[in-house]
Amino acid sequence: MTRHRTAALVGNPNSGKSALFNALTGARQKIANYPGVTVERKAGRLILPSGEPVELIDLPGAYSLDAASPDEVVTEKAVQGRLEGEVRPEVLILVLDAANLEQHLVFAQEVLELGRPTVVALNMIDLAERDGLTLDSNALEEALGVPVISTVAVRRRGLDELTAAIAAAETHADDAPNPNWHLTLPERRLAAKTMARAAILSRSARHTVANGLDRLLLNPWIGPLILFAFLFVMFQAVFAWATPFADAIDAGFTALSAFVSSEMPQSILRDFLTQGIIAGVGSVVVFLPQILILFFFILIMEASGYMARAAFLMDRLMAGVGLSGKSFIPLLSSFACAVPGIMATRSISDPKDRLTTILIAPLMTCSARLPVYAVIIGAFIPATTVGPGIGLQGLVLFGLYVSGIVGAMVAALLLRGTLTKGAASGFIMEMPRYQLPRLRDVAIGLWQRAFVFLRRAGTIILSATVALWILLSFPQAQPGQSQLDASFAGKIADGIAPVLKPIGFNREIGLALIPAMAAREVAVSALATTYAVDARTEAENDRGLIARLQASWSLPTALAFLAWFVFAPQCLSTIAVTRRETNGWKWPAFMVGYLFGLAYLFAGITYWSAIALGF
Ligand SMILES: Nc1nc2c(ncn2[C@@H]2O[C@H](COP(=O)(O)OP(=O)(O)OP(=O)(O)O)[C@@H](O)[C@H]2O)c(=O)[nH]1
Ligand SMILES: [Mg+2]
Repeated sequence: MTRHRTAALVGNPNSGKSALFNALTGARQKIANYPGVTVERKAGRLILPSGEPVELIDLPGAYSLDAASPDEVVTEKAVQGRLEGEVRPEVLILVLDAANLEQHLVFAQEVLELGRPTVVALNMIDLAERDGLTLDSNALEEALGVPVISTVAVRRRGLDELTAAIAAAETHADDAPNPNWHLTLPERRLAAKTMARAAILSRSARHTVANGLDRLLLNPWIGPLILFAFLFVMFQAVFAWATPFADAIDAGFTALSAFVSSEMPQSILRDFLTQGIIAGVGSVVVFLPQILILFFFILIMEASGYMARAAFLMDRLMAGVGLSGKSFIPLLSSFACAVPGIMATRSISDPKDRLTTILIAPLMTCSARLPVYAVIIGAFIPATTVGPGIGLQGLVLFGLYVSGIVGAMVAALLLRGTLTKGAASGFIMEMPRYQLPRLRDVAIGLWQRAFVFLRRAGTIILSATVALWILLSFPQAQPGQSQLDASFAGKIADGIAPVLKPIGFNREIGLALIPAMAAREVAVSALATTYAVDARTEAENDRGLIARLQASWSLPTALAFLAWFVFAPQCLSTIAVTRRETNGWKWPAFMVGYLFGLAYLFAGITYWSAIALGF
């Protein structure tokens, strides 16, 4: 008889559950140094010393089994076997942060009260040692009544002992200890204090560096300045560092296009390859270096422990618009992509706080906007400096990010006064310890981002661009007629042109915005393909997208296009995840409506102001 063996990782947020999960199963779950990283259950396979497989489940961190936020609900249900289609895990692996023992022992008692086979992973022993703590795992074992194994998940220390203990816990399932304490929270706190005291053999104060750093980084005046400076450098770097790499990729695609053109006879297939695939997809892939630079900064923030500090700093500002610092982390994650950002809101317990955060998350500038911004900035904003080390292009990019943030704050303020009425709830989040980001983790993180981006380019961006190319290429133009005028796509563009004309958008933009509903980067590949198909001369064909934009767009149009993308909800995945997280179409419909409204309004304001200013 084969038994379905399962074990689940439980513990406070940021105790290293996902790091252990990855180490034990070889998975690549996201780990980061702030509470609330994992918001869904994830399963993987662990092999016991006997060779038997066990299904290992990684769960969101929790402070209590009496769940407050949606991610804690997942943990509560999973532990009790109430998650749909899921058996109750036979063994619980309770992960404790050795350097935060007292806090983590509060939840630990609640888990142990369940009386289920449990193994404790006393994780982050290395950090406890760094902080000058010497721990006695035997004393803890005695106090808790279950096996305690010291581990360092990120250095794979103690893993064999842990798997052995998991195997043993399963065999001895029947005579598992059942202390049945049933204490109240204050009683548990007291018990945690006593147990932690007994387990800590010696403590030498070595908190000076972290304390000094916190005094600086969390200072109400200097802290925000440092955060602002950090973000500023990030956007400067996106332009300043990327150029050589982007140029190399661009040269690669140009050479490829030239090669295909010279080797293949003139045919519809050749046009498809050069105009549809190389010009279209290539125009987006060029932005890979910029995206990786952005993620490099985000990864450093996440791994070092600065992310939670930034959330703390932003709490006051967020409270001003009726949100809390808790919303800051989902919003900052939305700089990468609104989809994980919206999922990260599951760690917010107040439903109205959470809904408001979901509705404004798409205003954070996701990395899919970066190619759109970068191509327009590259074409219309001169690469000059406006001060020592301050490039104008990076400054404009920074301004676009700030516009999104300001838009989000104003939207939150209005929403909190009307549809999601309510007062700001307080902010409580533990500050994780500072860690030097591990090079390997950063490298893996960047590789994963590169993979995600290239996969998008090869799937959603490629197919949207190919579909557009087909609409652009048929029917074929009569001599003297432009291909765009003759094509199906041209007819569609003519249909929407009147709507977009008042905000300064030309026909090509209107055409690009439709497939860009699938993903924002498609706006770039669509423009590249449209101009490539519509090139009337060889010379025009050889000029890149940037040159074509410069030749056919006015500056007010370009600026209006940027303003549009600050607001427009051009992303089907975001709409889909909003539907899933709010359980219905009402809120995604509202979100799409208000964001398109803002996009139209601000593109128009930008266009007419630019004209009035004589640009
Ligand atoms: N030095 C050290 N760092 C660790 C250890 N285990 C995990 N970490 C780091 O601690 C941070 C938190 O780890 P995660 O695995 O994301 O924690 P989690 O318990 O899954 O957190 P949530 O998903 O938010 O509940 C990450 O930055 C890890 O790199 C350890 O044993 N030693
Ligand atoms: Mg986790």
